[in-house]
Amino acid sequence: MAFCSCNQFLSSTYPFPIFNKNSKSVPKFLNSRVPQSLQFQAYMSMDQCGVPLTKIKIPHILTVAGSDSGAGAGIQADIKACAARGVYCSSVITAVTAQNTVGVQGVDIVSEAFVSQQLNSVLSDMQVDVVKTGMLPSLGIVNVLCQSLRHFPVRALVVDPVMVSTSGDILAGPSILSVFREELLPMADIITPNIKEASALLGGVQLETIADMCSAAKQLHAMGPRSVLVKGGDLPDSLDAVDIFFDGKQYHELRSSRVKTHNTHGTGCTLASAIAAELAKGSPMLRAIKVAKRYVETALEYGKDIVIGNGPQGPFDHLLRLKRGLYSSTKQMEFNPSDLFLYAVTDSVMNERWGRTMTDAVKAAIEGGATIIQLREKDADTREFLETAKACVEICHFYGKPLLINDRIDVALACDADGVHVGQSDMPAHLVRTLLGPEKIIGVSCKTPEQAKQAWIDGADYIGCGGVYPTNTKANNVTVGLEGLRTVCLASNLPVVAIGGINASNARSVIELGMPNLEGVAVVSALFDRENILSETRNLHASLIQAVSKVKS
Ligand SMILES: Cc1ncc(COP(=O)(O)OP(=O)(O)O)c(N)n1
Ligand SMILES: Cc1ncsc1CCOP(=O)(O)O
Ligand SMILES: [Mg+2]
Repeated sequence: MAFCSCNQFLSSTYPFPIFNKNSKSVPKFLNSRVPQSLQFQAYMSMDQCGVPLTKIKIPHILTVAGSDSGAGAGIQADIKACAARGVYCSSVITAVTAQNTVGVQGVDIVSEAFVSQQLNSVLSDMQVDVVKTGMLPSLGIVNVLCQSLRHFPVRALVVDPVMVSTSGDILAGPSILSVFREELLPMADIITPNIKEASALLGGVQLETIADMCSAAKQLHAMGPRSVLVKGGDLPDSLDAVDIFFDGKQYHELRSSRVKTHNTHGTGCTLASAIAAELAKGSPMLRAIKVAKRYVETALEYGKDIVIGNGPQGPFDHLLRLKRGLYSSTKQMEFNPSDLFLYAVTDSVMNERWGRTMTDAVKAAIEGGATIIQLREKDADTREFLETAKACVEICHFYGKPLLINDRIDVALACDADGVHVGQSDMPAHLVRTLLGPEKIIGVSCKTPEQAKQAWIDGADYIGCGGVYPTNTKANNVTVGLEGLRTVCLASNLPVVAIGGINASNARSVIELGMPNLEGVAVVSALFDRENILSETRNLHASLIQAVSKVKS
């Protein structure tokens, strides 16, 4: 390979196997925290550096636009939108703006020669599917863009005819109108003007009604683009946001409710990029627009309450992160293996038997010394489970303890729990990791050394091993005994918590196994199928402390 030496790869934590193409031996994996399926693919095809040869083409958008230093619009919005929509985005910068939420304080136009060079760099090397244009501040820049597009044809061209910023500042003057009409628009698969831009392109006609927008769409279509989306966001007196899409044959009125927010800076760039993203994935135009509009609405909704800057129009939340974090007042809790020390796994049937609510039970367990809580609901309605989970997250975070959800990734995501616990017949841990992201805590039940190794490869944080003793809480559960627990601990690179039939009397024997990675015990009935959770938890905590000090001495 031109860009690396084999040694560089072998000495790094590169996850694929050392592979000698002349050797028939099974490769040794450098980093086994990689799903086996991926390791297998890599083994099947790689060069002598161990670099996989399997090629995966991801949809690629090139945005040709201006930089917004405030990052709400322009190139920055385009890249965020593409990232959110799962496509690659390269960028050719046409102008650098000094801009914030108040307005545009300065514009430095990039020379057409350098725009041309950037276009050449990207288009001559990378397989661009769709080009999306934004701020094209000079006639020369539009010309070099059209030349490049003729030289390097792409599957689709999305033209967002940016002329005026949301703050009312001019980003492309009237001098470019003629070249826009004559050169660029005829090459476009879609143009996405707002009312002001449509009006400017049509020589200043007034657009005040939906009928005006339809007429504008038709006239703009006559200038050569395959289709036109006239965005009616600025239409006065409209409760809904109404856009008109015209494909040369049919008009489509696309209506969505207005999100009540001032954080709308960059919506135009974002919509055009999202349309480009869907086109690059292979969607037909109308479908691409509908999906893109829905994405923008969701992003606006997620970002409607954020405060960035002091100006009248703030940016929004392209990556749809804000709402997800709303339920937790603190940042993601870091996993500490010592959290497994006294692991309380809830049971609502037991709680009902003793006439108490789940929140009271969780509170009592924590006050008695539980170091982590797992909500385990096998029969609850999803809605009910979610409401309980949200309330328990609040309680656990108030006490600084992590809360995990048993089995249900959807519930964990919806209540922003600290993580999940899954077993061998639940969703595979590597998929759980993909869904939950790198920060959440993932535990996996393991009865064998092989399962323990796989849990580590899959990116779990700890394993639960059991049943150590027979239990009535989980039907048909195989008992592995203390010996089975020892074997799993020896094989595990991850911290281990023992589970199954454990109580204040037998917990000592578990701890006295003296396995260095055995961090604690997980219990259900010994805490929750008792009259007084607080005192039972205190009791168990005291037994554990005693056992640990004995092991240490
Ligand atoms: C800490 C801990 N260890 C093991 C389990 C069991 O999980 P699983 O095997 O998925 O069985 P169910 O709990 O889903 O019945 C656990 N829940 N917690
Ligand atoms: C969920 C689970 N997984 C293995 S054993 C078990 C049940 C543990 O419950 P208890 O502590 O009441 O024996
Ligand atoms: Mg399970």
